Amino acid sequence: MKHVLSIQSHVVYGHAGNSAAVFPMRRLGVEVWPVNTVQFSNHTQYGRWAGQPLEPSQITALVDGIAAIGELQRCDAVLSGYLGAPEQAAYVIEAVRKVRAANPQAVYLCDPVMGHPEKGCVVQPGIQQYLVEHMPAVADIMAPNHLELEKLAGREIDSLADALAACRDLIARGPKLVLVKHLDYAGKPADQFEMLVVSANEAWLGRRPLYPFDRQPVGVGDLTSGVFLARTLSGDDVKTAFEHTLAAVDAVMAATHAAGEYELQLVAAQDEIARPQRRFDAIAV
Ligand SMILES: Nc1ncnc2c1ncn2[C@@H]1O[C@H](COP(=O)(O)OP(=O)(O)O)[C@@H](O)[C@H]1O
Ligand SMILES: Cc1ncc(COP(=O)(O)O)c(C=O)c1O
Ligand SMILES: [Mg+2]
Repeated sequence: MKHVLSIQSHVVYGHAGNSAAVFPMRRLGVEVWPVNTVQFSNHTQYGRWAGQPLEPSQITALVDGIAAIGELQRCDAVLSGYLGAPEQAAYVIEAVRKVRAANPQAVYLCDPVMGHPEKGCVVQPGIQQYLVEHMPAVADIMAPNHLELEKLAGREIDSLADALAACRDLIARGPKLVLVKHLDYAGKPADQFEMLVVSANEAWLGRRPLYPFDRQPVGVGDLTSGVFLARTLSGDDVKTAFEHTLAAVDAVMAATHAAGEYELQLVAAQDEIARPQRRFDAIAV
């Protein structure tokens, strides 16, 4: 059994952050230790929410608590996502350091959630800059979306070639693997959703159907990075983990669209998260 320390948001209603990633990872057979960076009533794209961030030093206090009961060396990976305050970021790095000291094999997947003002994804000021400056040196895997990759690269990405170059530049700064959870550029097939995964010596493009939602569901990125990490920990190679992620997330999107719901239908689609029926072949690029 693999164990993941997952440091992300929690929403009481609906699915984003840990509330989008924990159940799918467990459904994929991975034990998850959730640390909730915020507890909000709902995700921020509703435009209003109640709740508050976790006091930043609590992140390492909770990790120390696991170490104190002698269990931290069982941690195989740290996953971080939505942070509630810029001060939390340094404590995430401290948590990663403590986990690596307890288990030198542990991997750190950083989903650099930066917010998207146009979409209403609200992330506190200062978090983006911290992620750009500090996380590439610490993370083993980074999972940006298109916009986050642009911020990490410090330039616009207008083509697949641009995206590949940006991933390779990022790899030169630290991570061994970059999963672009959402790739968007002029010339991309209009009816397809694209993802990309890049290491120093391989790169795979993935395509799955784009569904015509009235309101775009939130939490897709969090689901994507969680599924990819869970499959990687279970022993998949990069291509296999990527193909499973494409198919599992597609199944959730298809179920959500078919139900006419705004919130991701993770419970309804749970069997397909574990064993998707459709297959999507990654394309070598
Ligand atoms: N198959 C799909 N069909 C339609 N929209 C999708 C599909 N998959 C994801 N999306 C939408 O694409 C967007 C991806 O969000 P973005 O912020 O770019 O990346 P991420 O969620 O990876 O952080 C979300 O609005 C999500 O609802
Ligand atoms: C509380 C919270 N967590 C996480 C996210 C990130 O969601 P996504 O996976 O769509 O990037 C959001 C986006 O609005 C959010 O409001
Ligand atoms: Mg995201």
